[in-house]
Amino acid sequence: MSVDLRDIGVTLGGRAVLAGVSARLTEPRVGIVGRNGSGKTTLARVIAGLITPDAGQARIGGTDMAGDRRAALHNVGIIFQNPDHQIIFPTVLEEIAFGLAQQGRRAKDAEAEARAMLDRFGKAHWAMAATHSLSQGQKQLLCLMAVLAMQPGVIVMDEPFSGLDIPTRLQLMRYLDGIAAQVVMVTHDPHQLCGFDRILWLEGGRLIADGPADRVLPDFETQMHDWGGLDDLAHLAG
Ligand SMILES: Nc1ncnc2c1ncn2[C@@H]1O[C@H](COP(=O)(O)OP(=O)(O)OP(=O)(O)O)[C@@H](O)[C@H]1O
Repeated sequence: MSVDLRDIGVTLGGRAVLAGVSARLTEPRVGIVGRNGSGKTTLARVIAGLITPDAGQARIGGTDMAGDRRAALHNVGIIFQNPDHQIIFPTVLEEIAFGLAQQGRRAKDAEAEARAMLDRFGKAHWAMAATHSLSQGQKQLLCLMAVLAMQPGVIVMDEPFSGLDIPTRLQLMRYLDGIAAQVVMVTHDPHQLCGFDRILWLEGGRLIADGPADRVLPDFETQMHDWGGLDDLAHLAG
């Protein structure tokens, strides 16, 4: 899979939130970093086909995300920061089976595949569990399983681990390691991008760096600490 961003521009409330963002992403693990308000979530939503850019085009595997909703749903899985915004069904099994049914599986097949996914993560005993009874970390794992079951080529994650304790975050990151799909992850925490192949750094809606993690992340961290040391709040994003 590849994500092809061509001169993306997004204007919200009369303000350019993204401008001139171009990148062709073919690497398995891509991180998007930047300060609060730099446009990371907006870019993630453009990649996922949830926002149609005012300028330019986002293509995944050659498909225009804004133009072909069905293909978009098939190609991209999305994981947000708050799993409560994502989970809609009362039981774990229903939650995972839903996406499969949406993709056209018969109910019985969708359920069998959902059970197979639970098995793969050693969570067969969760099938009938009430989704509202799961912890935040368990809910995030459920979202991950539901997305993986649909076998998307690309998974877009927007701050998927914030709010989780360190062991839960490390466990979920390990689950990610074994995933074949391309992962595009938004975070302001460079430590969550350990082992990533490529980093896009957004500042004020523009790409100010784009390259290998071992080059971009140290610069990003240094700059964040420099800005953090300033007392002049005029330097705050937004
Ligand atoms: N619907 C909207 N109308 C007007 N402005 C918006 C809207 N949504 C986002 N913005 C603005 O766009 C800018 C980028 O927002 P975005 O959420 O993409 O940033 P972010 O880098 O993900 O920030 P954070 O790290 O704080 O989540 C911000 O200044 C935000 O206030």
